[in-house]
Amino acid sequence: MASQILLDLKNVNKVFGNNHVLRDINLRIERGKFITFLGPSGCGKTTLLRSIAGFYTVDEGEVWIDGKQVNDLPPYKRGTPMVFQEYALFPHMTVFDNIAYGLDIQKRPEEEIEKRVMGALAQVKLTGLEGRYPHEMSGGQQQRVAMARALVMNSPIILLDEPLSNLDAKLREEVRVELRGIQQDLGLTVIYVTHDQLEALSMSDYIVVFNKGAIDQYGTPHEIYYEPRTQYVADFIGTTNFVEATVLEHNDREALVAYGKETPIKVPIKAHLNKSEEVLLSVRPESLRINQPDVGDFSIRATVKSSMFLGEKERYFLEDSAGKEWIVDAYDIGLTRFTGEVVITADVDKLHLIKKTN
Ligand SMILES: Nc1ncnc2c1ncn2[C@@H]1O[C@H](COP(=O)(O)OP(=O)(O)OP(=O)(O)O)[C@@H](O)[C@H]1O
Repeated sequence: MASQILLDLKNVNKVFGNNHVLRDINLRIERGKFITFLGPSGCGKTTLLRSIAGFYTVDEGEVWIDGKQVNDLPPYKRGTPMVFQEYALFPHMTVFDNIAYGLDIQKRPEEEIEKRVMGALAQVKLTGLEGRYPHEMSGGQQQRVAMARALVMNSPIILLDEPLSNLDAKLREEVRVELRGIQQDLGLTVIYVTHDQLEALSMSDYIVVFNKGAIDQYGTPHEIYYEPRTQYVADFIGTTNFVEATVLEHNDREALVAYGKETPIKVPIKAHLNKSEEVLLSVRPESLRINQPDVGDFSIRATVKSSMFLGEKERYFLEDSAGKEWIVDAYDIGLTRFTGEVVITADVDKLHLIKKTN
């Protein structure tokens, strides 16, 4: 039986001149999963994607695809088609010919090409449009043609580099759902590059968060959001509040931590800690409550500075006595408004402890 691991990156390093772009990347990707490479511009996502596809050779480390080491294989022998932001469709060719291109190069028999192209068109729901030219199609449809061009090669893995960034917001959302649907229906393994956190959270089975050429965290969207391993990840994914704290004592499951002038609290822990260690408590704006002192053991006195109505929630900006800013999202509070001195509270299980050394 084929191994569940389709892509295995072992200690991959890539250097451009004196720019060390990928640092000791170790990553194992399972078959049939939607994986997103997430990180800000310039952190190395595209470079890693291109190193998997074979457009770049790595300077150190090994790239394994489907049980084969492919370091020395050119792109067309790796079975890793890439779909780009700008689609890279040939404008002078019909949709059919665009999709058939890779098979033509392989000199497949005409009948087989016809069958496979029509099959790929059906998979992306474009049957009937095979005679059109790219400029006669919408951005979303062109994106699907680009996808079909990858699908037709029957490759084990498809690489997508910011494929939706040319589309407007509404269409982007639609195509996201479609793409994820195609991936799930066909059981494809997809690696998707984006700097858009929402896109990553909403589409992926797993997210790889990049920080300056290294992987800070690999986990499910929920793990990345609720249990960020580093301050960088917590900060990059959504909005969060950080509080400096000190470990007073701990066992394997929880730590008693002191923060500000408040009564120390017990917080669940995942990482190994030391006594007296300086840590950060991270708490999401939606996990905090204003003036509900009965909720939770964590509490901070603060003053409301401003607020912003965002429809489903009101976002409050507050300041505590140490001058630290807090962000709290209040949901479903109708016409209630908070002003002046308030107490913000949270359940301890909504607090996430992050080691500072990370
Ligand atoms: N062919 C190249 N030659 C030299 N430097 C390169 C090359 N490709 C990328 N780089 C550099 O490598 C670093 C990482 O770039 P990369 O494109 O992988 O980042 P990214 O995370 O994909 O960003 P973006 O979202 O902007 O594409 C950048 O500093 C970039 O300038």
